[in-house]
Amino acid sequence: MTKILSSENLCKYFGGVRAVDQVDFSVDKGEIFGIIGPNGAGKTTLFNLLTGTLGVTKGKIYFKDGEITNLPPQKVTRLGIARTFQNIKLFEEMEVLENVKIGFHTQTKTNMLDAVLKNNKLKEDEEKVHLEGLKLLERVNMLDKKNNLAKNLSYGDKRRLEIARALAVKPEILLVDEPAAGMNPHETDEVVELLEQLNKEGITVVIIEHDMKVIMGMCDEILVLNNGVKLAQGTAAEVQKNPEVIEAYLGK
Ligand SMILES: Nc1ncnc2c1ncn2[C@@H]1O[C@H](COP(=O)(O)OP(=O)(O)OP(=O)(O)O)[C@@H](O)[C@H]1O
Repeated sequence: MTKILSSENLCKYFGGVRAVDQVDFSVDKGEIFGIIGPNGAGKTTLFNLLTGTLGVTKGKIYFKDGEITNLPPQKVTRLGIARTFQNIKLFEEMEVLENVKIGFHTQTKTNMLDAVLKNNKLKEDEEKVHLEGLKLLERVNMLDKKNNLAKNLSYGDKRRLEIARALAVKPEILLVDEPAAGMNPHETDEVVELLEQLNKEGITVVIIEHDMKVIMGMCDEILVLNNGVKLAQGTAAEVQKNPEVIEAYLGK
């Protein structure tokens, strides 16, 4: 198996809070990799470190053969790492297709805004971006909603639109932060199906999720965090029988 994303002794401290503490993990190319842990375990902080949204306190991050520690988010994205956020970040007053098109420019919040403001740049490759945008909507099964305003979409559709936008940069690896949060079972099934389909198409998926059914059902490997510390990394069966993991979830 080829390693695609990994960390060594990764730490992020906020004053006295050790949000991520000496974490070593590694994701193999082509797998669906889950990150779980109780509230405040450090999962989102870990995503923020991996994507350059937060600087590391200590430690290293590697993507394929190179080190990416502390690279700015746009560079990380350009290398092939895309993400979605725990709180959906869409332009609510814009149409679905426009929201996807913005993804071709970049994914960070400021740069997305830039893309909206400097619309001239967007127009340069308008035709190409338009066609690519339609293709992405087709991929997430939302072509029929291309002209809807984002704010009128169902929760499940908003999540899938976010994923479509993240795909615009043709990522090798997609990080999704709680994609099933707040979804009904039907919407959850749809997003799981989409992530599995993208994985089959060759994208490595890293998913933070509280829904254990989702995690245990779809992940090849799972990293368990608790209070910033890694408790375990292994298959669903392995982590489920790990005594430290059981204790963290159920208490003594
Ligand atoms: N910007 C920040 N400043 C100070 N403390 C922070 C900051 N971001 C996160 N923390 C703290 O770091 C710890 C880990 O938080 P994080 O959001 O990464 O956990 P999580 O596992 O994603 O939690 P949840 O499942 O609730 O989303 C928490 O104690 C949190 O309060």
